[in-house]
Amino acid sequence: MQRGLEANMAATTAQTSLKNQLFVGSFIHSKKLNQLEYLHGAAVCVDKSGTIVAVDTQCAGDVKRAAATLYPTLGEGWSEEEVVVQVAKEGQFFFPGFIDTHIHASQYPNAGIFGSSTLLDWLNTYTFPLEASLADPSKARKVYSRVVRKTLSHGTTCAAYYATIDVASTNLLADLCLAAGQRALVGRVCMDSPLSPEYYRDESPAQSIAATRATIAHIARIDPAMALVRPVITPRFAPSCSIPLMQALGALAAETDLPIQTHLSENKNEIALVRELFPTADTGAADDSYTAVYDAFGLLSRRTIFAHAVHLSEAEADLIALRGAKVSHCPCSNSAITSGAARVRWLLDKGVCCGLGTDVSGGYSPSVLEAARLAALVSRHVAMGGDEAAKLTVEEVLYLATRGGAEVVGLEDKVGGFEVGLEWDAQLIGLGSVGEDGDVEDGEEDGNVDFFGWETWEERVAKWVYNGDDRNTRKVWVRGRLVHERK
Ligand SMILES: O=c1[nH]c(=O)c2nc[nH]c2[nH]1
Repeated sequence: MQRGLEANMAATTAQTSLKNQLFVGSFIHSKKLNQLEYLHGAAVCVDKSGTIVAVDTQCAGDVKRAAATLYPTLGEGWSEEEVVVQVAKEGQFFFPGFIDTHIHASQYPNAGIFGSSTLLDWLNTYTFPLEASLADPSKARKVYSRVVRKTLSHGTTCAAYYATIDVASTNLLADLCLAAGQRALVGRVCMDSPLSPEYYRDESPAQSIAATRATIAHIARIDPAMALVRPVITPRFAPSCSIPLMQALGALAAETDLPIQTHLSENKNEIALVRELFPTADTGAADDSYTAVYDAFGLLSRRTIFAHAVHLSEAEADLIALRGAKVSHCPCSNSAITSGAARVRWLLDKGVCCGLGTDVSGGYSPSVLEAARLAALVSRHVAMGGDEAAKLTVEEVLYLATRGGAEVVGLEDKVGGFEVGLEWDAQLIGLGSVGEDGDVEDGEEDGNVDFFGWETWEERVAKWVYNGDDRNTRKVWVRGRLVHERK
């Protein structure tokens, strides 16, 4: 509780002490699924609350001109002396912050450790022991501090986190996100099934619900307006939950209107297990599909984030579209633990909203840029299977990483682009910069992207997607607050 208050005070102080800000240079963001908008020589004004209040595309990158045009329209607090100015150098650009729609913060120490396992043996061998060990508060603090810092350094301004079943350390994760200034959905994991190990499971449905309520109450205390951190109801996945727990979680979702996150149709053995554990005679589901099980318990709604969704039937995808539920595509994890290749184009064509998830540590990388790159590659494997239209473009994977992700986590009215009214969740990307003499000043020695200076903007963005990493993420802001700077 005390630490929660400390986190709250730290974040609040940082937010209220912000100054008005002017950002000038090149801005790139998604307009729609297959279209990036390039605004060069533009200016964006961000007020003290972190909200974009003006966008000017006529200033030709001239700070004085932007100030002369914009400040008089914005009133008090907007003068040369009062405003903090950030200019992107030639070759750099502002891009919306990434949204990781599925990441297990508690599994971060295992990133890269998965051997040749597949989902069900991976959970028992690698995952449950690590998650259980985070009931140790000092270990939890170390792991959660590290994962928040690391994801911010990769430009992740918002993450939908799974923690563990332990309430104290789950609450600590929420505190740490708030203190670091990262937007987050934080889920206390629910799992009471006897299939889960005895050392790591909820005692009963009632205890699972009480523990979930404790985390919801904690987050309501530390961030009452849910300006940065919000709780998310988190049934681990159907096989981890008893029927009474699934019913109780559906009732909790209806009562609170909170978002829900869980796993769906990741692995073929998992799907067979669901069929065995949840016969329609017991659930009253419309059919024996995995998706229908969640639907039967009120866990399939507009506020549901399904991770994976690899092996869906036509009818399941149609039901997801009908209910308006969202999909977190996790190409790194789906490849690493050999779950399968999700058909993202097929989902998009059905009107299912999709974003990207790193799914650490089924996925080995905490980088959403890596997830975007792998989404492009996995889509090519789907194409090689016969569906040429499946290929995702650079524009499309960047849409999934930003606007799509924002919709998946229910924040499309707050983040994802650079329109007036949205909040300034952004990254400054540098592939290298061009000096006044036209020479590249950095680039070769500062990251993996070899920048020559003559690339078109479309080529620069493609080089970033396919070769970039956190070395290109020079600065990161959330709600206008600088939360990461690469030294
Ligand atoms: O990729 C995954 N990671 C997990 O932790 C998990 N739990 C259930 N199903 C899961 N899938």
